[in-house]
Amino acid sequence: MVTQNTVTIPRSVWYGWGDPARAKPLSAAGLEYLRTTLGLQNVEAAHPPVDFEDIALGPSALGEAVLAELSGICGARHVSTERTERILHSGGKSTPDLLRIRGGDALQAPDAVIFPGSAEEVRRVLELCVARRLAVVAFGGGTSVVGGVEPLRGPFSGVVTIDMRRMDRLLHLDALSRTATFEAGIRGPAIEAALEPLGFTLGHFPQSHQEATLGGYVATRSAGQASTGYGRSDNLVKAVHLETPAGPLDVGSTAPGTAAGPKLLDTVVGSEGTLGVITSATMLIQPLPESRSHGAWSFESFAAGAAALRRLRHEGVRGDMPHVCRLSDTDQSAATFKLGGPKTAAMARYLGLRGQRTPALALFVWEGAKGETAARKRRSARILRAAGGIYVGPLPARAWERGRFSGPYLRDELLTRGVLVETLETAATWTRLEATYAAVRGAILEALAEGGGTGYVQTHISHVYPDGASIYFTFLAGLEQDGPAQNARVKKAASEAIVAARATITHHHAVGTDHAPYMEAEIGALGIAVLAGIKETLDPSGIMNPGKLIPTPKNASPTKEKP
Ligand SMILES: Cc1cc2nc3c(=O)[nH]c(=O)nc-3n(C[C@H](O)[C@H](O)[C@H](O)COP(=O)(O)OP(=O)(O)OC[C@H]3O[C@@H](n4cnc5c(N)ncnc54)[C@H](O)[C@@H]3O)c2cc1C
Repeated sequence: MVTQNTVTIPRSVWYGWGDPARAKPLSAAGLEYLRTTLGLQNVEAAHPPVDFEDIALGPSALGEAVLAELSGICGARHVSTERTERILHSGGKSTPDLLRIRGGDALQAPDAVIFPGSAEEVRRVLELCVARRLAVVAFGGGTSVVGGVEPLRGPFSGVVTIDMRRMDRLLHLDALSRTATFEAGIRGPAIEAALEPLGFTLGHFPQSHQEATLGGYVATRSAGQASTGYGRSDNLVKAVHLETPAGPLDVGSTAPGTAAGPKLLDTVVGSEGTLGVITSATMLIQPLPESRSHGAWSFESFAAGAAALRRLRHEGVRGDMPHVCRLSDTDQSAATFKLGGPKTAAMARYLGLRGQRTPALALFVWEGAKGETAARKRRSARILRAAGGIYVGPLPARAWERGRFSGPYLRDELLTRGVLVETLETAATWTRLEATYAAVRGAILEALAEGGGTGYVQTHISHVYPDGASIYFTFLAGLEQDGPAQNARVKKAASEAIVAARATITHHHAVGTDHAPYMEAEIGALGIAVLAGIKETLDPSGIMNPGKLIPTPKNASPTKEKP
């Protein structure tokens, strides 16, 4: 059973997120909050993106001959050197990416964008790129926030981007075993649209859900907003088909468990396009939830809230864990109470009367069978109450759920108003959680202050594990003259603090170019050598996504002639 995708969602605008018509403008209260918290008096000032026509783009380095060969493989319609496509594939969606493109720089755009329609076409494109010594970037939704789709040439004189959008079908569904195999270019909403009529969900909802693809999820080990319940993408994936320069590779097993040697699948999951192109993946799926229960509890501090999440994980029945489990620090909670309208303002007053003047708010959503989620919530409530939580009702969790995919639009407006906003993330054990939070937050604030302005950090926990949790930081400040340098300064300080705290350099955003310098601290020099050895086997000429994740092999030599 092969199901064609019928969901068409317009791609994001070149200068930001999604369809700007769907963006909700910042409220008057939001603007006032920026003025008072950041001391920015000129948030009305406009810093719009340049006109599309003014974006700088060099000529394609590809000659007629190689373009004809690519067209021979995928069809001329599916090989583009056209300006719009090259600009749209010139980077991902990190704040530095947006600052660059909004400033009119697409000079690093790929020389061509290829849209293959099958694994066979991907294989032949890779063979050609090896022969012509062209770098290759696999491109899913292009939502990388770590430089993962930067079309870097490395030592090669040309780079092509392989956009997977045409490969978006559900290939097979095994309802009894609860697995589904999809082509890798299928996007989040199309995955759900294919599964829903059959009574299933993938349960994977990163904030980038509307844009990101299954291949991107698997290649980056993404985590969704409900991953505490459903599991991260690397927990959900069972098998992958990968086209590599050395040939096709099937990894993983559809057997429920195996002891057949080391888990090769894990060398491909998280490989970020550096080994080959994932063309399909088999995933675990879950029955569609019949009911949802929402609840929010408030704690006297972030540390108290974190301890409550730990107790919920350790003392509660495993199946009672909420699917969504988020704890905001007191700064983020203050913003929620301030900007949430009269009901949340009343809630803050009530908590003040109960002795919580700077509360930390935790939101939970339980999903499951009819009648069952309310009981799970009740049992969890006992633990949260015993841990000092005050129940504030379901509304904050429902409000979060309604707006959970709209955050990225806000970043575009803030950049236009001259406000730098960026996110970074890590994860730490329960033992090190508080120290990591304090060290990274402090490093961000210090680096922001170096510019002379006021900086602001909000933090939340969004994924809870038996041994620890993720920590997600959002920082804001007035944009300095050199915004990319300002952002790089803060990111470097935060990354160094994460390494010093012995937390992970990335919990779910992946490595890309941005975190590659910290990989040796994460896995050691021998660990890097192991990854480089795998790459050497699958991509001996080093054409796959140079500059990302692991060092490019030394024998990758530049070609002299025009490709
Ligand atoms: C607004 C916003 C919100 C986000 N929220 C989350 C979140 O909640 N959770 C989370 O985990 N991440 C999040 N991200 C990061 C990003 O969405 C994820 O990393 C996502 O998994 C990337 O999917 P993609 O299809 O867009 O991949 P791309 O950005 O196209 O590619 C990412 C990396 O994967 C490689 N790749 C892509 N497709 C393939 C393939 N078929 N074969 C081999 N390699 C491939 C690329 O070469 C690149 O290295 C967010 C990003 C944005 C902009």
